[in-house]
Amino acid sequence: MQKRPWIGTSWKMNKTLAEADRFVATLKASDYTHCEEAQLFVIPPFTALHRVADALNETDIIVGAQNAHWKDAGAWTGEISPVQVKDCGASLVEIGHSERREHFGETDETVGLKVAAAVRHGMTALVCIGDTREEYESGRTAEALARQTEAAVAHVDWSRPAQVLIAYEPVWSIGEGGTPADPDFANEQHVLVKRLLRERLGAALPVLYGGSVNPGNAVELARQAEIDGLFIGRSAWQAEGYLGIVTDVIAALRT
Ligand SMILES: O=C(CO)[C@H](O)COP(=O)(O)O
Repeated sequence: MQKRPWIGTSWKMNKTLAEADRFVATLKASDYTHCEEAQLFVIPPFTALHRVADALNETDIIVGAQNAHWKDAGAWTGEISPVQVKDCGASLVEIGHSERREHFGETDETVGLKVAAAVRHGMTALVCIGDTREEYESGRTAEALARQTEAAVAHVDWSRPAQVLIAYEPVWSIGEGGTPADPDFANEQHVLVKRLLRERLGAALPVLYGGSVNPGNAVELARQAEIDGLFIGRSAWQAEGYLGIVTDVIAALRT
């Protein structure tokens, strides 16, 4: 059976409202507002979340938040709760991106709490895990992924319906100066993560790849047996770039 990949982008700390509007307008004018061959998702910054979710409401494109706290409300100045992002129209929450782990004190424990909270509110949790360059170069990728995978699912109440996606994003592959992971290497890490999940939960979860995905490597990555989708940064920040990758991947998976 042909796979239906997740293909999405986080805008990180980019785009004014006018720029968000332009991206969404291009998306809405495309052939992909209702797409059976891929699950599209867009993760704007909080400032544009309500507006983008509203604008894409009638489409099949999922809109997510880049983070959400584990508490529903309270004295947590500067934080945004899962109740609030859901209220803005988000149905997905990205959790544990390496930039948050590195710069904002996100830990395996807070990631686990946030995943459980997002799921408790009926949203999909998209959890980023990944090895640092130091872990990669010293052969400790598997150890890092095992630790982060276990923490990501540790607090979820699995007796209830829960949608959790994992994004394998090697830290050394992300952003300017990042090296895209070799597709075979990425696939092997996805095999490992899925094995851990099967042992832990009795079933694997979808695992997406992220880190310097671009028009030149997207198809080969998406073709890997255990890569269930692509999580794209810079190459998808212009709607035309995003739609170009979506078009190429869908066409390649048909053949
Ligand atoms: O989060 C990411 C995808 O949205 C990830 O950090 C990859 O970013 P990129 O290297 O700019 O594609």
